[in-house]
Amino acid sequence: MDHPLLQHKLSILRDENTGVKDFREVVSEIATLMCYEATRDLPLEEVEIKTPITTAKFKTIAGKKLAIVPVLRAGLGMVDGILTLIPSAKVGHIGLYRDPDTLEPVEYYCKMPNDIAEREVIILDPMLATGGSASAAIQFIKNYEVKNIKLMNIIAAPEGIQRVHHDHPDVDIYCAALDEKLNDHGYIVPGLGDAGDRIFGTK
Ligand SMILES: O=P(O)(O)OC[C@H]1O[C@H](OP(=O)(O)OP(=O)(O)O)[C@H](O)[C@@H]1O
Ligand SMILES: O=c1cc[nH]c(=O)[nH]1
Ligand SMILES: [Mg+2]
Repeated sequence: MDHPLLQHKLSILRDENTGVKDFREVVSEIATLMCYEATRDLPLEEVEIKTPITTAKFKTIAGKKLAIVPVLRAGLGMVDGILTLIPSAKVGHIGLYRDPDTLEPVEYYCKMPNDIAEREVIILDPMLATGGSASAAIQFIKNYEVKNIKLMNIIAAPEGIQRVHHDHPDVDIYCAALDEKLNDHGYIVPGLGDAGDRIFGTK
């Protein structure tokens, strides 16, 4: 996504001098802007509405049910921004951390809404690096028989995009920036560092 507002806010996140308060706020704002784009294909239906002047047909969102699923921890930073636009969305959680040595995702929590199978799901995680966490998160959700899954990342590395496209070609990826590469520790270059640590101030 190349909207100027998104690019501007992304630059604030990348700056190592941006503190935890601003970082958190801007992650949330970016999620709201990305949500606008990622929901562009929501189906509409016509309803009859009486304005003060006359009655006419207008469009409303068809009874499509949505759920968002943040990948803990960093994905939590995007939840409020999405709920600003879709306050009735249900929220599932997947806890994953990336083992610093193997870079493999380790699951530690999973809780989904009961009717998740009937919902379209948007997975939230600011960072798509090797793609191991996203691929695992998508598979967990597919195990609940969810048919329509989207992945929303603020920054993606080419390696992560390739991995998700390979493992889950049916899942569309929405990202605000496609960065250059991963470094030897699996961090996105130029990236923004560790998103979870910057959102929660743990480093
Ligand atoms: O694409 P990958 O190589 O799997 O890396 C991306 C994952 O790494 C980060 O989480 P992290 O493990 O730092 O956990 P945290 O959110 O608790 O900090 C990030 O939020 C993604 O979930
Ligand atoms: O650059 C990266 C890679 C994985 N996780 C992050 O938070 N940042
Ligand atoms: Mg982290």
